[in-house]
Amino acid sequence: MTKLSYLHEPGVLQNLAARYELNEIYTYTGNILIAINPFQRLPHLYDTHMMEQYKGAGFGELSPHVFAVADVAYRAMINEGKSNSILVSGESGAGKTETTKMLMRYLAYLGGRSGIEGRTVEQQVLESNPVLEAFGNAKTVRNNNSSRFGKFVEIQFDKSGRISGAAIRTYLLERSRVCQVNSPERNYHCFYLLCAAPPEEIAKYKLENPKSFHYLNQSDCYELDGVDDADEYLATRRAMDIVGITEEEQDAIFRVVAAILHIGNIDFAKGEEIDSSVLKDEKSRFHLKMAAELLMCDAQGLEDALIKRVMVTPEEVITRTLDPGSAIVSRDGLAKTLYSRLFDWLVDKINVSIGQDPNSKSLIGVLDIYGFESFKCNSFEQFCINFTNEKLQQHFNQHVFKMEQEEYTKEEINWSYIEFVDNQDVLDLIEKKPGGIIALLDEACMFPKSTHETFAQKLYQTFTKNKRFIKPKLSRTNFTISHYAGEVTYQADQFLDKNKDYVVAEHQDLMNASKCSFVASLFPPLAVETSKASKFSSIGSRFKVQLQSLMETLSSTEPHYIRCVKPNNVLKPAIFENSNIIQQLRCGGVLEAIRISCAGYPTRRTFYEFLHRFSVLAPEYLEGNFDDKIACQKILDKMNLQGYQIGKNKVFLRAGQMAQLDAKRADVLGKAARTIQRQIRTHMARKEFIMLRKAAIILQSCCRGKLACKMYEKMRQEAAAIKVQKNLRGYISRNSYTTLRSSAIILQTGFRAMSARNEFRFRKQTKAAITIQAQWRCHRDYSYYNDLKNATLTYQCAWRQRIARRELKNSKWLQETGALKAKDNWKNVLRS
Ligand SMILES: Nc1ncnc2c1ncn2[C@@H]1O[C@H](COP(=O)(O)OP(=O)(O)OP(=O)(O)O)[C@@H](O)[C@H]1O
Repeated sequence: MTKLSYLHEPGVLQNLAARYELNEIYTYTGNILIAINPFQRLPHLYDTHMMEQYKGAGFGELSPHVFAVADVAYRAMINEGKSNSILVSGESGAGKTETTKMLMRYLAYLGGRSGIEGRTVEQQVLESNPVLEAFGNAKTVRNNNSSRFGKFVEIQFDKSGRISGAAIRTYLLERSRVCQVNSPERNYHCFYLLCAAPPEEIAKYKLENPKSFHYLNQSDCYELDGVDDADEYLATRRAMDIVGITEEEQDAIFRVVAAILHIGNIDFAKGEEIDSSVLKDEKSRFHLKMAAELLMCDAQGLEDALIKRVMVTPEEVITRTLDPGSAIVSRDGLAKTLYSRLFDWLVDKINVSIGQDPNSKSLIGVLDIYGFESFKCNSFEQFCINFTNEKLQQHFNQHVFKMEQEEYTKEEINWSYIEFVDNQDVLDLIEKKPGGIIALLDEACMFPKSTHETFAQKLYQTFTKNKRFIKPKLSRTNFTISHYAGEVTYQADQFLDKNKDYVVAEHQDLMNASKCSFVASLFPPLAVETSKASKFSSIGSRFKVQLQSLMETLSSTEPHYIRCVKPNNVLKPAIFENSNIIQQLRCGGVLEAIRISCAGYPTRRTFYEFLHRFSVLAPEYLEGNFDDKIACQKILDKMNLQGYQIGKNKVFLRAGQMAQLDAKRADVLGKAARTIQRQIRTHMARKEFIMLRKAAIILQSCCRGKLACKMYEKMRQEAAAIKVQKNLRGYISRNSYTTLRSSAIILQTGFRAMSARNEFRFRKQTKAAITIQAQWRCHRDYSYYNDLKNATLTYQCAWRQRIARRELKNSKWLQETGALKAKDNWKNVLRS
């Protein structure tokens, strides 16, 4: 918000609306966190990953978040050793309780102990929520799970920042709700949870449908959307286990709750005597019996305690009867006292179980207190609630405005005054002693003849001129107070009754005599002096004292503010009602806070603190014997910061300048740390290196001796093996050569023999063939010759025959001359 260029209501509203549309429900205005109720689960915003992100992150580094506020508070506590508080405020249904739960979850995450057996403090603190909600929350018009009590949870831390204890302080439980509830609201959740318990429990407590109980059926709302009372009952039981409430105690607690429901169903009729009453019918008798049984007290005693009063005067003991109307008041009184004592017991028990750390020096307190209320009918509860809110508003004012500006004036820095609405006058009107409304109310309560009318008249007379007090024109008992958040008209009718807190002696005695030790312990015997003294004790005054003590606690802490805003009255997501929201921002002083954050100096440090923290940025100015103020100025100038102011004792920084300085400081320290780390690491590494080297050398020499032996042996063996191999190979090759050669020779011989044989055979065959051929040829030639011869012979014969014939023929002719010649011719023929 402080970065907006145009800082006016529409701009602020527009910014919030735009962010809300994107489900960015958190926005910073300076150091104040505005949280707009999303009315829908946004689990990604709260998971462990988110917590890891915010752990140790600078404020403003990440998106605005409730975890960031818790982280700042935690870091401030650790670094400065100072207690911190986170004040969560806003109207009913704005999301205070949810925000508180997230804060506690985150603080448990930061300061929780892991790996511890049993229930840890943080677990018990977290689990106390469902128990307190079951007994202290109810559905109202404005919120389905409205806290009907205020709560301040103090988480204690040890020196190392671990959670070491916790305490829960509660404020002003709305007692009247136990007996009176209007549509569409509900009574406290626990009544409905018990009616939805498993059947055996219902039977044990003789319960029925919630519609049958007077304390529940005055409203026609019995169920909550999206809530299963049966499941919630079991969850509450489990949570009770975790916070250390034993099984027997749980049984007694639910017996008391059931008894209250039965008490509510006891009705009265007029008795025979004047101003007396009797139980109305059998049904009433049954419920009376049941209530007595559950509370383990005498049924007749209970009846008497409801309809009779014993007055002890110096002369005698007088028993007085009550008319039916008074009997009902008496009955409701008992129910309310039982319930509020039960609630207080639960808170005490949770505190005892969680345990406190008396040695704790620092704590973080988280305040979740009912928001400002303004209904059609506003009674004493709204008066107290709005008184609380006025107180908180003043604390806020004091912190953000008053102290701021007073400080500027005191420190004499240049500063133009910012106007703000101071509500001290409203507080004076309510709590001033004497003369404030509470004081007048107490007076009226102690004066027996007072009525609400006389009380109202007294108010009108006393405050005629008070501009914060208005008398409505047409009313005789109403009065209006102009609160910081608007005008609220209160009905004075029940102020007197509601302010009186005393337990009727008969009720006290009866309960104290209960056979159930739990019930008896809720009504411890009164000290003699107290019982003799005035029975009246003012709830208003007691509450005022409680608030005073709360304010003192808060004043001793560094406050952080979370303003919860309810975006619409229909309790639905994504609806942003401008006028509704701007009203809440105005009432919460958010707009003025923005102005002051921008215009003012939100961070300031004494010179000593400043130098202590930032002298690392310019150590030369510390050594140079400068005055502290000048040294601060020189450091700031060196860092090029502008707009800051130096007062008489303090340095005043503009928004964001502290972060700049811190970032630079972190840088310098980081560098220094890195140098130190480097040196140390070098030193350590060197040391280790030398040691290792020595050891390595020793090892190496040992190893090498052994290794050399081994290697020599190995080499020897290898050489021998090679030799053997060589020999073997020689032998093998020689062998194989011989074998091969002999087999080759054999083969060759064989082959040659075979060849020779073959050749021989061939030759023989050839020879035979030739012989055959020759023979055949001879034969052929012979036969041919024969043939030829034969032919020749034949021819010769023929020839000779012819010749012979011829010769014969010629013989005669040749006989003498040619015989010899023919013979020669013949020889020639033969030769050819
Ligand atoms: N951060 C959130 N995320 C989701 N839902 C939320 C958140 N804050 C509030 N709500 C819703 O709004 C409802 C009302 O919130 P819550 O009970 O915290 O209001 P309250 O300010 O404590 O009211 P009262 O003063 O009446 O006790 C819750 O029941 C829940 O449904």
